Amino acid sequence: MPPHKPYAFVTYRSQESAQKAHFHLNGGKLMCGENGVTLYLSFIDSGSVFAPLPDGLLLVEDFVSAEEEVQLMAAIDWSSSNDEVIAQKALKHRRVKHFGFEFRYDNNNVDKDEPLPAGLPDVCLPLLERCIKDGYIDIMPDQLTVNQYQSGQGIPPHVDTHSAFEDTLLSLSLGARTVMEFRHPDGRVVPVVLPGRSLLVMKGESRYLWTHGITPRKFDMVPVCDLKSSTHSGHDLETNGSLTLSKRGTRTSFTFRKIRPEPCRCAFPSACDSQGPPAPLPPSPPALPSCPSDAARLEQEFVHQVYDAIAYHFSSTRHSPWPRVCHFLSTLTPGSVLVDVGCGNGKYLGVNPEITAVGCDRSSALVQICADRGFNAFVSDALSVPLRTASCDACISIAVIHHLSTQERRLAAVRELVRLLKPGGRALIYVWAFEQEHNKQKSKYLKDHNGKQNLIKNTSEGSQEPCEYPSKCSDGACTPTDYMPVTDGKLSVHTNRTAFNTQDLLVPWHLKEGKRQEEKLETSPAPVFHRFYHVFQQGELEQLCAQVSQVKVLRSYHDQGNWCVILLKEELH
Ligand SMILES: O=C(O)CCC(=O)C(=O)O
Ligand SMILES: [Fe+2]
Repeated sequence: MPPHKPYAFVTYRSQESAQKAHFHLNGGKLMCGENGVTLYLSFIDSGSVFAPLPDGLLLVEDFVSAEEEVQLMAAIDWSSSNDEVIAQKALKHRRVKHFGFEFRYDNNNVDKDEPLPAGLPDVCLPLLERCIKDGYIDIMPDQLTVNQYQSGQGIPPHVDTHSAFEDTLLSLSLGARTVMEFRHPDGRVVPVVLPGRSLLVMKGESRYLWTHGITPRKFDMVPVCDLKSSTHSGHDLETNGSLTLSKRGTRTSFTFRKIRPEPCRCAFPSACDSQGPPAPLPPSPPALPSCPSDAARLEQEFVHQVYDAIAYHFSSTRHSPWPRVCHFLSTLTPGSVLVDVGCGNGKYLGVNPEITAVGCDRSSALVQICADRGFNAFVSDALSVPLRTASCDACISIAVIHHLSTQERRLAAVRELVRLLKPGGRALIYVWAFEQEHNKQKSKYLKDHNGKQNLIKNTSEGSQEPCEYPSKCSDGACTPTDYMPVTDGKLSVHTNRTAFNTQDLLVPWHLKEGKRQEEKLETSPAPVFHRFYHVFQQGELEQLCAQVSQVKVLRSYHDQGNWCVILLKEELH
């Protein structure tokens, strides 16, 4: 519910009639006096609003006294360090402070070898001992994240990284009441009212499989009885009276966790960054598609599924925004709306704080990573972005269009970017270049990873140093794969960090499951995934763009192994 907009709750007798109403009315125009307004409907499945708590979740009310609450709040000195300045920049939505170990929002993990000088504040110890005595935990936590939310702020839905923390998470709520939503991968949503001074214990399924998050808003819908006693969800509308709005205030939470020394072996591998999805069999190389449905299938298997499978590792190699992309973003006037189509882990979404940046990506795992980092992102195919025509001042498409497997689909992707632009708006497109040498200069991709020396350096230091040209780098995994020539029209597998000899190919990604390189060498070989690429020849991107009406190429250039264009959408005459 956007602030200051009128809204109403309407109850339908059956789900079918609710769906019908939604179908016919949502987005419809209404006359309101002289003015036309648009009516939007959201569908709330009341069945799930009052569902039982997720398995493994426990809410302990009045866990701390009002005095303890004051002491705990007083123990956090928000002015003492500049770390919240950094965190705030990344998180936007709340203040945060870490004790014991820093939780890093860039890779959603902790550096287990680098404890913070300050351990957990002493004032927490009696409470934690009480948690052990009461059987909520059986081992003392060694990491604390304190979050402070003003009214209107929240935390995106996430699962606390399995490989970082042990099973049980404790979240102590201080100050104002809020509602935390738990979401199951099957779509069930369970809102849980968290009163001040309560302790939420997340174990098992509720910790490993369900996401938890707090929607940023100023009011929550809570059962009336929750305002009086502070009982949690599980009420039934019919038998327990009605819902009411509860105004949010400032809430401070203390989340206690235990660092996990070994990889996670939970029973939920689909949500587990230690276990990941099962490694695919080495592909019997597919052929170039000959019809649209083949193309979609090829991309499904050799692009979408791969990004979902490698999302965590991929994201951990994507730190540094490319300078010329940043420059483009810095030229946008304050208040501009930018959409990053194929935003990956969102590394460009926070570059220019003066603009409104929204990202979308085909990989829900990458979108989740964006959300965890506090960015606006949604799952979408680059060929059909659910945003209004002419709604954006700028679009970027960085290292995306080369993943489309036919000329028609690459053209459709450019058309879609142009459709989103307002007249006068600009789009920046980067695609991987066939020519990795330009003006007699080898691209960094070839240079950085060609030499044996570099291989040795990376390996011996266990370096996870991000490559500056990451679309081609599987993070120092310098073992070349066997080159497979094109046979029977099949796609060849590229040898990493060598020149290309064909335009359509599969590029291997050596998955490292959050492990250090030297550890990895001693264990089984990293699973290899293959991504489809169409690498562009000089002039090809411009030719593609020339087929799109209402747009002109303002600039085109080669940037370290990529062909790049800046497009301008022209006014319609
Ligand atoms: O504010 C809360 O209770 C939850 C915080 C949280 O989920 C986190 O920091 O991972
Ligand atoms: Fe969390």
